[in-house]
Amino acid sequence: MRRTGTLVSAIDLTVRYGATTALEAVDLHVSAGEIVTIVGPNGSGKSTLVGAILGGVPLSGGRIERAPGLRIGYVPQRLVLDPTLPMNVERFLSLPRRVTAARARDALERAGVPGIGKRQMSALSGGQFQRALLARAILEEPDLLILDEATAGLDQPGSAAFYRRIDEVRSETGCGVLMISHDLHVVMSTSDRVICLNGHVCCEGTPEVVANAPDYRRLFGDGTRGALALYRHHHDHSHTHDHGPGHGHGHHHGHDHGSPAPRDAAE
Ligand SMILES: Nc1ncnc2c1ncn2[C@@H]1O[C@H](COP(=O)(O)OP(=O)(O)OP(=O)(O)O)[C@@H](O)[C@H]1O
Repeated sequence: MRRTGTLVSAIDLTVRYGATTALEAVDLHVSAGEIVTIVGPNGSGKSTLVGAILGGVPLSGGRIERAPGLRIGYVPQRLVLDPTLPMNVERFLSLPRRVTAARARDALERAGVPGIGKRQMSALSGGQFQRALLARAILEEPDLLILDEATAGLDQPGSAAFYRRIDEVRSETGCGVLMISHDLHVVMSTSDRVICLNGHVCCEGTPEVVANAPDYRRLFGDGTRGALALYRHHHDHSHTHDHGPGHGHGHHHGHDHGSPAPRDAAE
């Protein structure tokens, strides 16, 4: 059954590493069916916040509340595998827990890379590798998908295609998504809510609200406002359904948002 409501909350969260305060009094919540993106300059505490939500970073103050029995799927920024170790994609998906070939196939299909199950992990392109990580994260039917810079190293069409797939997974499963991204143009077109972090929450809201917030513009300049205007223009003309969270049981967002012609990064 689909979950509804709040999946995870960070409440008045403070994290210190010795004399360094990485996060100060941060509040954040993610609900089922919404895509929330954390942006912020280097060293602004993004990874620390995600680490705290995953339970791997000790808190100096505040707390994390997770919905009971919450299942989290995590897609790391990168994963280094020994290239001399023979391992095909199906086997990779069976680590640490064995899954049937049928489930592996299904997850690869949902990650947008059907048919790569027998390929060696070391022979995948950057885009295919990240899709394999995504397939592994969605195998367990997560309520919450967390992605830490999952498109680092992909080109712009490649990351746009990756984020479209995330949007589709969200629509198909109703999961919530929390991600960190540096790819501001893509973030602005695929997120329901953006949180701009700089040790504390500078501003948050819909992409429009954040792109126009003085704090955000001080950190990132005006560049993404133009991209956002272009995106909204294309968006208005391309389809008519609501773009809010929780919609679209199985609907397909055909976003094209003014970015280069979409292509499947996996091919
Ligand atoms: N394990 C650690 N020990 C000490 N200081 C740390 C540790 N991890 C992070 N920090 C410090 O905490 C602050 C926040 O780091 P964090 O990695 O969370 O930022 P970030 O926004 O993810 O950065 P980036 O965009 O560069 O990945 C930085 O000043 C960093 O040096």
